[in-house]
Amino acid sequence: MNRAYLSLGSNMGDRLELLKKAVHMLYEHEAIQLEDVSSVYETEPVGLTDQPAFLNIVVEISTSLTPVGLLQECQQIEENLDRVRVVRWGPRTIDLDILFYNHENIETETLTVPHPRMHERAFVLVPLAEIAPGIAPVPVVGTEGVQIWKTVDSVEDF
Ligand SMILES: Nc1nc2nc(S)n(CCO)c2c(=O)[nH]1
Repeated sequence: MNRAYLSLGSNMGDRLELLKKAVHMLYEHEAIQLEDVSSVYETEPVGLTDQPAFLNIVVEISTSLTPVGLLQECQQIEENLDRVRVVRWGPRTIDLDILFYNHENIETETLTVPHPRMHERAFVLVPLAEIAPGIAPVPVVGTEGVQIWKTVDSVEDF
């Protein structure tokens, strides 16, 4: 089995419900086991700042999918939840990014793992540190824009 960490975000529509639906789609997939889910964080938008606040989580999964197969499943979930790309870096119903896949370094035309911008993103590093302490450095500063919105004590609790 392969171990992977995904970052999920939403800043359009019923953000929490969309995150729950995306997590449920991961849970339902025959080749994916949900191992852990972080708390839900409300986070200031990074990149294009003139847009609504996001809700972000990080999930830990085990999977028999290949990295590209996992990417395709993430893209399918985005499509199922009506992800539309109106403005690059702009508002979206749901966004799933692969952060880590085992300890592998992957570079293809469509996929770079570990995620190349993860280390600049407190909205990823803070929830990631909650479920996988030490896997990546947590910023000492710049986390003021990442606030607990809903604590999650277990996968079933989500
Ligand atoms: N806080 C926050 N800012 C973001 N900017 C982009 S693009 N995204 C989408 C993820 O790449 C986010 C996000 O999920 N959260």
